[in-house]
Amino acid sequence: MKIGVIADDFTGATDIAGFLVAGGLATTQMIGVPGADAVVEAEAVVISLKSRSNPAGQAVADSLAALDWLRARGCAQVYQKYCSTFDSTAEGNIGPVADALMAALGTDITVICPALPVNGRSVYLGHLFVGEALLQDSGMRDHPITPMRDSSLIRLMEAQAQGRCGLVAASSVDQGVEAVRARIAALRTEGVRYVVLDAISDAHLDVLGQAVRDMALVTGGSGLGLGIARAVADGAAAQAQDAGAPLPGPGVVISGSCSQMTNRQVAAYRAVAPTREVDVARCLDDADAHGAELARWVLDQPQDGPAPMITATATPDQLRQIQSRHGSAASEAVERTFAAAARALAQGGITRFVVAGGETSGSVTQALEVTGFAIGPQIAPGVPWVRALNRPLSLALKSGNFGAQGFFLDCQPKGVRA
Ligand SMILES: Nc1ncnc2c1ncn2[C@@H]1O[C@H](COP(=O)(O)OP(=O)(O)OP(=O)(O)O)[C@@H](O)[C@H]1O
Ligand SMILES: O=C(O)[C@@H](O)C(=O)CO
Repeated sequence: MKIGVIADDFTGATDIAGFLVAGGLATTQMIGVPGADAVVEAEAVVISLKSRSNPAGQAVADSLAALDWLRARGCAQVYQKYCSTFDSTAEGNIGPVADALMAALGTDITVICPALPVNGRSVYLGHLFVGEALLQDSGMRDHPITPMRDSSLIRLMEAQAQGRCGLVAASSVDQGVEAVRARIAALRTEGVRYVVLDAISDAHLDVLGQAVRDMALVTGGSGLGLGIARAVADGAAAQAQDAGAPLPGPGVVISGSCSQMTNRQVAAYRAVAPTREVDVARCLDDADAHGAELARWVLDQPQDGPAPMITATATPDQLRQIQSRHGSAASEAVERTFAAAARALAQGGITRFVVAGGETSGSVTQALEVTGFAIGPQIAPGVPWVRALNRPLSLALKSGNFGAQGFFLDCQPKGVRA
């Protein structure tokens, strides 16, 4: 195995898996840490954890279990995948997980690279930008769990990890692979443990991928994964994409993300597809029963047009009201409702699940008892079709902020889109 990825959420895992395939590596995504006897034939394996919001101790334990599984299969390089918006404050677990992986791998240096330029995430002079705004001035400033109030990756790492953090600036990346390697080596002799890599373009990712291809541990978003895949691939990807191509059959759209982009996507799709709102009070009252009702409604809709949508997506104002009334219990109840609906929908013959939101995707995937995924073609950057390894189901797991306004329609079979 060339690369073993430890991803801290499910949509993040499909995101990097899609880019590894796009970069030329035959890739399989596993849900949770597979059993000791699991046999997985792939050049890259992505292990999907649900550890992003967990306390550091739990995230470290889960990540080390994933590392053991990967190392037992001769994994050449370990990749710690986190969000392209870093999603980790001083109390976060990215630093502690990186430290634990470094100790276990016996390495004293790693790199930090959340950049994903195709989706507007770039790193310049060690600061993370979302579109044209610094991270600290973007919507991430008000994230409910990880409010990102600092854009300096160097400060963020030094606040939560065990050592000093340095920088390979864009000017060095522009000079090419050897300049980047020389800069990393120089920082290492100064005792720096974490090296932030500037990247504002795909060309930068290619240079960086070449430069870090031999490091024992790298950390980042999915962009660096593309760079490394291009550097180490020998051309088996077409096969991998076929294995994950979407199945035919009836579909559903399940939206549990409340991001700005998902709000726009839901509004656009509502205009063309049968849509049913999730009733949060019913979720809190009896999630299983409400899930079953929603599934019945979906199965009763005509299947010759755009797939029906069930949605809990709310605007920030609506969400604030719901949360002040019910607290975090509401979000958990919505997730349980979607899980119950997904189980009933699969039983009722739905084969294509389009799901918006990382936590929501985690609940749905776990409810469907999927063990892992073959990776298919990308619908939008960072969102590939994936096909369950153990049952005939296709899924598209969309990170909250990914995809264009017409994303849900883009997921429909060709005849329906036209
Ligand atoms: N109307 C609602 N009321 C309360 N909670 C909701 C509502 N709609 C969605 N939720 C909850 O909000 C959370 C959304 O998180 P999720 O990770 O699915 O989306 P996201 O944060 O936009 O995605 P990503 O992590 O990929 O950026 C889920 O726990 C979901 O159950
Ligand atoms: O890196 C990203 O932005 C995504 O893969 C993700 O992790 C969102 O949950």
